[in-house]
Amino acid sequence: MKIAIGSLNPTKVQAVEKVFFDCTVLPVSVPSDVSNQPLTDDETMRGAINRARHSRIESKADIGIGLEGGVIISGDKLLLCNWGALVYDGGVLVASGAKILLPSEFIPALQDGRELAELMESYTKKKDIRSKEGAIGIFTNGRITRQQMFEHVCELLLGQLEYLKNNNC
Ligand SMILES: O=P(O)(O)OP(=O)(O)OP(=O)(O)OC[C@H]1O[C@@H](n2cnc3c(O)ncnc32)[C@H](O)[C@@H]1O
Ligand SMILES: [Mg+2]
Repeated sequence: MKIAIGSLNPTKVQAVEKVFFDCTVLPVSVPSDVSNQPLTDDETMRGAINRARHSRIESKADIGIGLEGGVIISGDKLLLCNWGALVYDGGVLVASGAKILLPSEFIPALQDGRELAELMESYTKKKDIRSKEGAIGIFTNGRITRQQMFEHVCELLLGQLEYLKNNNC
């Protein structure tokens, strides 16, 4: 079975490779058709669905997976949010990732259009966190990395697909 993943980010590709270990995984760079830095749950979920659809078509795969990172501003709180989508011949499945607090001081810059990845680099003085432990790895003291969070999202997607197939839905 061929599984497309709509990103070249190693945390996303490796998460898909780990969960769909018995499939051929095809990473492909595709647009999310949402802003580079989604600012709501809904926008982040739509980004994941768009990536899944584009990647499945572009790779002529059986299944397309989209994983998208974003943030949510809730009053004075800033939360990291992530969504995954799986597109197959029967439709679209979605699942969200764990949410954690991010520093509220990031809010004005994010509202001005800056990306979390860039803010994380100046905050931590570390390069390319988005391809390594991620913001979730930094702010959970390394207990949950970005790849582990995406693996959990992939398990939620695959589990839903298995349930539907097992129950002839
Ligand atoms: O190549 P792609 O797949 O686009 O990978 P990406 O790292 O840019 O990831 P997303 O587009 O899904 O994330 C949307 C934005 O949020 C940032 N972001 C999301 N989660 C992050 C994390 O855990 N650490 C650092 N930046 C993160 C990311 O850099 C983008 O600016
Ligand atoms: Mg991106």
